[in-house]
Amino acid sequence: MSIIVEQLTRRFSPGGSPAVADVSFHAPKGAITSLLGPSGAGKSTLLRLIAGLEVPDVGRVLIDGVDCTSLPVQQRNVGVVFQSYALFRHMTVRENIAFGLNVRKLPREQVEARVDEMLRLVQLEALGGRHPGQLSGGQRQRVAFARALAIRPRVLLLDEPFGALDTRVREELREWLHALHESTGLTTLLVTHDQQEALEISQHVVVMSEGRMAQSGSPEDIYDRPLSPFVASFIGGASVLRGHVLEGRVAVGSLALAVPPAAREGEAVHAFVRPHDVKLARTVVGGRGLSPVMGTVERLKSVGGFVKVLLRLPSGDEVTVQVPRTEFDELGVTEGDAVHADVRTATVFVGDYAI
Ligand SMILES: Nc1ncnc2c1ncn2[C@@H]1O[C@H](COP(=O)(O)OP(=O)(O)OP(=O)(O)O)[C@@H](O)[C@H]1O
Repeated sequence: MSIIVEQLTRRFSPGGSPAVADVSFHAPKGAITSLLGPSGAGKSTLLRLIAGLEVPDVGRVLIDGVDCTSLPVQQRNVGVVFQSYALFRHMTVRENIAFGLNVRKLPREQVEARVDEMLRLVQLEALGGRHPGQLSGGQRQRVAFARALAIRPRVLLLDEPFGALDTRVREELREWLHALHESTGLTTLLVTHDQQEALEISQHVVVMSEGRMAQSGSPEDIYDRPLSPFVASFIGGASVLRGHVLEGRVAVGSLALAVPPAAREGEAVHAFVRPHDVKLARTVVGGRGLSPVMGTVERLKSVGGFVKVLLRLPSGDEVTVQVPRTEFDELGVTEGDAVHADVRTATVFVGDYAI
């Protein structure tokens, strides 16, 4: 069951800027599609429009080719999981999972069998008799998944389902969701502001910014071929270097990079450099990269297995470089030292823009 969204627009106040503006995309059948973007980008509103919890001003939602735009949420047959568990506190785990089945007035034996099946699927067989207050956050969220899946939804819609959990549980549940998806094969939409989560778990990514779709494609497309400065800066934590087109090259400080097509002499450019796309060296060793530049180590920050090096370039621009700890130890630099920075790759955009 694919999800197709056509020109969806939703404005909460007349004359105000739309929360979702003219968004169209296709979430492929059987895949996990992430809706990724910063806070306020319109991700949740978009998901709610697809679920039928919001009504669009303009546009259509098609699930498996059927126009659902005017159907109420109960008739769309979608499973929804929110960040806050939204479980019924006075009901046991079993009763929570059975809720949607009882609403649909299924015979008791069928309800019991389906609840057992769901408890097995989310690996909580032993906890069916507990109340939500007696579960960990991760377990509660698995119950929320079981409840959403119990009704055999056509698609699964997830709004930051792991947002309220600590990092370790979040990572565990990410793995768990991946396995769950492999076993159910359900078309899934996942709202997240966490690029790592989106790139790791999904086969398709829709990047949102200020209510609009900034880019959609595979995680590799989004990461390797950002189409706008916004996507280049939002994904991958790139540093931005300012420069201009000079004699057929992009001059960014003392770096000379390849000119993008259609760039004119003298035009302003911005080069986006990812933290692991720069190689540091004490001396120039026939750089493999675009061209080496001298920088000063301004700040060092050790983060687990790697060190973040903040470099100040002669142009005044700053570049953050991520160096594996073993490599950093061999390099042996301290704050204030001069180093050669070999920029291996950069994404260059021409012209003025606002991120
Ligand atoms: N019910 C509402 N009434 C008025 N404005 C709303 C409502 N819901 C959302 N908005 C506004 O719409 C915009 C998009 O909000 P939305 O929650 O969809 O963004 P988001 O990308 O999901 O953000 P977050 O990651 O912080 O949840 C925001 O400016 C928000 O304030």
